[in-house]
Amino acid sequence: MTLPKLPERLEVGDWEECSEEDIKHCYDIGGVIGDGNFAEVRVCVVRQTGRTCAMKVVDKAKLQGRDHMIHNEVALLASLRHPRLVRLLRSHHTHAHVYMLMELVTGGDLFDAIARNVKFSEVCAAGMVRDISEGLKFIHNRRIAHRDIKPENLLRHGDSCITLKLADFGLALLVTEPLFTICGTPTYVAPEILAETGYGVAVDVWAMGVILYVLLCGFPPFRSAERNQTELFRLIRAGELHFFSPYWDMVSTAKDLIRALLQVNPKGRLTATQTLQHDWLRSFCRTSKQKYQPHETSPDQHHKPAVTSLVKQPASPTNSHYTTEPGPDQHKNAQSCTDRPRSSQSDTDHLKPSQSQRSQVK
Ligand SMILES: Nc1ncnc2c1ncn2[C@@H]1O[C@H](COP(=O)(O)OP(=O)(O)OP(=O)(O)O)[C@@H](O)[C@H]1O
Repeated sequence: MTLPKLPERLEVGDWEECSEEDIKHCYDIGGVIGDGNFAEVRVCVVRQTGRTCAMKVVDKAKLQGRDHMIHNEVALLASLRHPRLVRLLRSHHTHAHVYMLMELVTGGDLFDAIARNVKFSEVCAAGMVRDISEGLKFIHNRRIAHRDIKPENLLRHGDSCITLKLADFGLALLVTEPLFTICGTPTYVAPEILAETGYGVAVDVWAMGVILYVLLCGFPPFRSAERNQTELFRLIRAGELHFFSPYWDMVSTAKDLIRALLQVNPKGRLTATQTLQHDWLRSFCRTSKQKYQPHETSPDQHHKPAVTSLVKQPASPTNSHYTTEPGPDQHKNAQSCTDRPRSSQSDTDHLKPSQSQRSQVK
């Protein structure tokens, strides 16, 4: 098999099926470096060039009629190229698998960095929020909502300094009109998604606000002590923020930015572009003009119990959100797909992690 270059825009019809033998012939696929609900990501060497990459191997059997979601991810990622987004290099499919050859991002994901019981210095958090904002600015300018911004989907690139890249565009969508599909991950879901009043790209900014809060104190801003999802969603919709002592005592104007990102009314929320201009971000990113170190501080007495409240959650609803998405035909060209008003299923069901999902407390 000769290795095709990925076209600028990939239509479903462009996808020639190849054999597993062809894949083996072109790629030396090695060990697993990450996994999700439908895919394993493996290290991979392109035999022709010797380049080491990441290969996302999607098991079609697990998709169970949701193939259009993977077509959507491939089509969207193929059309996007930016240093803050994980780059898709090629894609193939066989009768059993979809293969997505991507640049290898070597630092693991942000969830694992947070779960190593660390909090982050303001300078480091500012650098990460700048990276996320740059990625979001790029996709939001193209009216694309990622819809599943969370630490698990932010890959860490580089050695001494943290650079983040947005990954997993499985739920990403072009926003041409207000969206109504309830999807995302409970801790990071924006209130307007739960309110079912229609939402847009601002949901990603809300999720970034949640992440910034977590980075600086180790636990999420909205959480239910009983792990009760109804209670969690009530808190998110109320949007009442607390900066508990002693966790927040030493934190500077980052709190202003968090408040501006976690505005319940999306119209009053900062955009990704405005976030990049915020004083806190600018001052800390200036301080870090020289390469900044991760500055992960050791766990301490205050942070240990807090960090354990961050749980890896599936982009949910793994079974139900896809059922409310447009059908395969509407996804032929991801650039034109839109949400439709969702069915009458309850919102909490939509966001409930399925039993089969990993849901580990780190
Ligand atoms: N390009 C990459 N380089 C290195 N690691 C990666 C890369 N892409 C993904 N990973 C790792 O693999 C994991 C799973 O990837 P991804 O989130 O794309 O899979 P998924 O099955 O679509 O996930 P989900 O269940 O959230 O939909 C990531 O959390 C990350 O740790």
